[in-house]
Amino acid sequence: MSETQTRRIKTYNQISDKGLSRFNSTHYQVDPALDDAEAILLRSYKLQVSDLTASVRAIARAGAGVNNVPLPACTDQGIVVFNTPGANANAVKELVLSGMLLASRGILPGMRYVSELSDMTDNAEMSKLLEAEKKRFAGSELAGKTLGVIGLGAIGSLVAGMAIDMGMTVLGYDPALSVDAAWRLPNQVQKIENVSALLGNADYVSLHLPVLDSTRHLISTDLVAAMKPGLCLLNFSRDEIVDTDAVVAGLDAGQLRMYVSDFPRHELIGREDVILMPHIGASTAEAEENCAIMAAEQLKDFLENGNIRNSVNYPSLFLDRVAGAGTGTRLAISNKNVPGMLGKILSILAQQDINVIDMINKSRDQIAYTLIDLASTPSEAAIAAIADTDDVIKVTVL
Ligand SMILES: NC(=O)c1ccc[n+]([C@@H]2O[C@H](COP(=O)([O-])OP(=O)(O)OC[C@H]3O[C@@H](n4cnc5c(N)ncnc54)[C@H](O)[C@@H]3O)[C@@H](O)[C@H]2O)c1
Ligand SMILES: O=C(O)CC[C@@H](O)C(=O)O
Repeated sequence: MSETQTRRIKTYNQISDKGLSRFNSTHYQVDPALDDAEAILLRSYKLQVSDLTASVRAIARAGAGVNNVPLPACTDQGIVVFNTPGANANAVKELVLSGMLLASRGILPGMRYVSELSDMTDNAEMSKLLEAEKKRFAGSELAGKTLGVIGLGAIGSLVAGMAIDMGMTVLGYDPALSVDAAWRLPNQVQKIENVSALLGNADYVSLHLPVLDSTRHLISTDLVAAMKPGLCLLNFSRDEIVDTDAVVAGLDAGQLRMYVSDFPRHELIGREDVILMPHIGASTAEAEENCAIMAAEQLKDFLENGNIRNSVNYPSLFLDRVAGAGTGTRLAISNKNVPGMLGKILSILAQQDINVIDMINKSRDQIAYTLIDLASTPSEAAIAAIADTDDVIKVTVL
């Protein structure tokens, strides 16, 4: 980055200072009011296509789910979208445990009952009453029960491990499990190939998968009917994964004993058999810091060097800056993933007699991305010629 260049980052939502402090104020302007930002840093704000101004090159989601970012439009416009896999997984795991405990013991009704006794001044009388009444708040233990985990990624694998430590049997379902995630999974998890079989054999089921076209309303009327009667469903993933009407019908019919969700819906509020939280799965100081730091570092490395780590729409790619490469320039080029592009780009540089020092090119689905280190700085006309080449989406000089 040149000494005079200031990078502009627009923030949405409250982002932890620990992450924001990664942006040195000499080189970065970080401000929620910017309208010509190069990058966007956000949490759950629902970004619209109209927020993707021409200046935007990257979006970092300080969190896991990217369903609040219009991904197809970003990819079409050459905007690299990052998330922070695993950075808030422990926070969610701990809240899942509290959800399971709240659903298995009479904690909430018991607390409500006690809070209604504030007028009772005789403590001996109160103790006598509580001993007589506490049978109404008895529950059951988690040890010895079966937990089904749907989605065995960063959060699902931690939840599975925690349940094993609590003495539970764990069934897991994940048709898209990555090799890395499979390595992380405790070997006591019994892999189930069919989601109905998991639902039919579990006492608790926890959802830990992204919302995608293929997972929207995954928990449908048919799957509620396939559940073991009395099952407790926990949803710390996303509202859209569950068909709320099917859940309400399942609760009314007693097929479902309890629904615990981080995503309140009007139809669910006020029910004794539903426990709702205000999307606080990742709301711990530690998770907010981890996500903000990871998002900020990924964004910085992209804006300064063009490197890509943990993108959800671009390939991962890293090119070392060659020390002492003189007046060299780095080009970052996004283009459609079609044949012949590299040849066209390199021939424009060759026509200018510019030597390539180092280069890396990778593709992902319909996008290809290239970093090229050059021995000298190309003219503005050469950059414009590359940018004007058919199927080139974005060219940045770094
Ligand atoms: N409540 C919160 O505050 C909070 C916090 C973090 C994440 N989340 C949600 O949890 C989700 C999971 O987070 P993560 O960090 O574990 O993500 P992850 O990418 O590490 O894991 C997701 C897993 O889901 C699996 N999967 C995909 N499609 C599936 C399907 N049809 N059936 C079963 N599994 C499927 C993937 O293969 C992957 O292993 C996020 O996408 C986000 O929506 C919520
Ligand atoms: O930022 C948050 O508070 C929520 C994040 C969470 O939903 C995620 O997907 O990581």
